[in-house]
Amino acid sequence: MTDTSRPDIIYTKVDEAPERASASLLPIIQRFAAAADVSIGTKDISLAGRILATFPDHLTDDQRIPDDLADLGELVKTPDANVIKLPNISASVPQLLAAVRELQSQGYAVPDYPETPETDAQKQIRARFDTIKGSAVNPVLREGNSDRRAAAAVKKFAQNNPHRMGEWRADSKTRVTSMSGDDFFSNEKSITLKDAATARIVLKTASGETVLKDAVSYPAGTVVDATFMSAEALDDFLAAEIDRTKSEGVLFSLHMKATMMKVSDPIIFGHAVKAWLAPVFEIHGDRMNDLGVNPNSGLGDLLERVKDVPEIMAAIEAVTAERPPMYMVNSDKGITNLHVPSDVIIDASMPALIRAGGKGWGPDGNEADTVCVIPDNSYAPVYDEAVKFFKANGKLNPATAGTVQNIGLMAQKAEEYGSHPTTFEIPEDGTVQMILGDGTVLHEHAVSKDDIWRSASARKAPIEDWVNLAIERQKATGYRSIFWLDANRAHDAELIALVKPILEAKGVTDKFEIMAPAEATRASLETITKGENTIAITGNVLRDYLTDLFPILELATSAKMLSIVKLMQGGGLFETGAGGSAPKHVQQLDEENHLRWDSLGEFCALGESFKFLADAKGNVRARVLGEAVEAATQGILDHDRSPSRKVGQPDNRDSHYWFARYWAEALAAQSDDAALAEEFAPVAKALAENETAITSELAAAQGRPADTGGYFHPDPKKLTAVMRPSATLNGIIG
Ligand SMILES: NC(=O)C1=CN([C@@H]2O[C@H](COP(=O)(O)OP(=O)(O)OC[C@H]3O[C@@H](n4cnc5c(N)ncnc54)[C@H](OP(=O)(O)O)[C@@H]3O)[C@@H](O)[C@H]2O)C=CC1
Ligand SMILES: O=C(O)CCC(=O)C(=O)O
Ligand SMILES: [Mg+2]
Repeated sequence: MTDTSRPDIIYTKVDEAPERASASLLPIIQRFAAAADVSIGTKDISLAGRILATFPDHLTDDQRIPDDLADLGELVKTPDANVIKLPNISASVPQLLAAVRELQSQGYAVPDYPETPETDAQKQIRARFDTIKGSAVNPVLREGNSDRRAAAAVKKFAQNNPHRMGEWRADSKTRVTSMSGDDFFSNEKSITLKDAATARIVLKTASGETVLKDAVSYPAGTVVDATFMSAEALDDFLAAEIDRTKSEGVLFSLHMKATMMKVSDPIIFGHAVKAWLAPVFEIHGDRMNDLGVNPNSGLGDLLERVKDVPEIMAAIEAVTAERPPMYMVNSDKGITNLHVPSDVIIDASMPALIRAGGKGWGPDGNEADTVCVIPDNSYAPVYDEAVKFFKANGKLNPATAGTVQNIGLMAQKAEEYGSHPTTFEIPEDGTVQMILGDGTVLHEHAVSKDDIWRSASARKAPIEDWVNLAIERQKATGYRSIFWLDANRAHDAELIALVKPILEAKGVTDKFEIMAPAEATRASLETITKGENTIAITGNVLRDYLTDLFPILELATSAKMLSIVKLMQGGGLFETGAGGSAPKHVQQLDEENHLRWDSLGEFCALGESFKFLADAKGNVRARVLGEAVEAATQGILDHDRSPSRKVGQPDNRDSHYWFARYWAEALAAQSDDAALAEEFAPVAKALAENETAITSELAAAQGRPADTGGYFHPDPKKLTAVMRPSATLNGIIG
């Protein structure tokens, strides 16, 4: 250990399925690492933890917890960072409300979330909650660009054990649809600042000038964009698509990223809720407003608020009967696409639909072709092109398909994913201007009431780092390497102007192609269909979208991805997989004590984290641990020890037993560190000898409800009891 006060590696405490899995896996990791004098600490970035850390003034002394996210945010800006980051909840308002309710029920007097803050005190509480809402964690930790790919062993396993994919038919009625203009894509303006600057954003209207945001500062070389989506054009588009879907006799679906795009996308989602129930809002709008209905929170919240008003309920029923069938989140429970803004998240939802052969689940519990509404044109062409490709060529064959790796521009809140503080729902017709300190008007748009205006930016140092990372990966692999940039889009044109000179200076221009997203999607699908590989070098949004899309097609899930963030200040952030926290898995655990979460992403990240510790800090024993982790991960794949989906079959806990066993066997077998070999030989032996006892104890736990004492804030003792039910295994691990 180099720094006695800080653990060598930080393992994050998160939410939902990965947090349940950690209750079983982390004790194993800590025990094994301790034998090599490597310390593994934890930091709480869970939704519940962040709420508690944000409201210490409402808690008793013993309930208070430190602001771990703030600490980690500082740590990732130092060369000492070595963080294993599991997926956490990016909370929509309904999730935030539910977490607050649960904490209150557990005796934590955290305040209610003020939905319509009026007093100063309420506004202050709301502002504190707003720092917790949406993707409030990842952007703080991601001080580097993203390198996501399937490890060679994982890809090989997927080719040898191809997962099932739905058939794509040429006559499928599934299609992707976007606005015909007046969206973020078409209204975008972009400029690269020569010098460092500050800007203010103002709205000028007939009644005067309002400062929307003051003193935004940019270092020299920042690419600054501004754009807006017309509310009127959006409403016309949504109304037309609802009608068109009805006439086509398919499911209606909307795919947004309301979590990460926490300001703009809930508003767009709210427009869809209003469009769906337009006649109800026309007649009962005022009454619904009085009842606290906020369409941005979804149909679920709306129904809860109007359920005791028979005339509104009747009007909703009448309108629903006229609507096309909706794509469902859970048809058994009547949960629709529009119930909660965070239930259908585009990066996961579109790939799942494409993998299923263009099918979504309808209200009748059957699969059907689906219209996929993605209002903005910036990235929708990726899915549109993929749908067209599979209609023409049939489904992808995972047994022979090559792979698409990703190098994503992500550092320092790059592009749209950092745009929340500079996104506004326009209160009044007028002109939005971005004005620099010296008075220059950088960008200007004429806007109407309710339009969604936003500015995004990307800094020079992250852009250069991203291009260099791409050059490094291209050199290491020799794969076809494509920058997914559209010369006809304002922001991308600025990026292209920055990318090209770097490639030229390094003499590698001929190694890279530059294509717009639709064209790049086609080229990538053609490449992997031939069994060849490619690197997609993309901006931040496509980093997110593609690292679910291609893994889900190639490997069935993005949970198995290697997800490395080489921090710009020299540290390492190792994300586990590329997916989320799988709320459905928790439901299954609660109901039948079976956890189907696959920790392969954690295994891959752990191996990388140890290797980083070895390389960066010269910790020789960490290398031994890391190499043994890789052998254990290989063992999991070779012997097919990943969790199954069904109760009564081996689950997440069984896979951890096997991981521990293979890890111990690899440590016992290596000859680089005799002491470690000696220490782990008996552990490996005990784990092997007790296989029947351990797997029987694990199997016996399944098949009845499990009580972890909370959804967002489980009771640690109960969680441990559920996730570590094998006394024999616990005895060996210690
Ligand atoms: N890095 C991060 O911190 C991220 C966080 N999120 C957050 O996660 C939550 C859920 O997001 P959502 O978009 O629904 O996506 P998820 O990736 O959580 O879920 C989609 C589906 O993918 C499958 N899946 C995902 N991970 C695993 C795994 N490790 N093992 C097995 N199967 C897996 C599951 O399929 P099946 O049900 O068929 O088993 C799951 O239902 C949200 O709160 C979101 O904000 C989302 C993305 C990234
Ligand atoms: O931070 C989030 O909300 C989601 C992040 C995500 O989906 C990703 O990075 O792949
Ligand atoms: Mg994602």
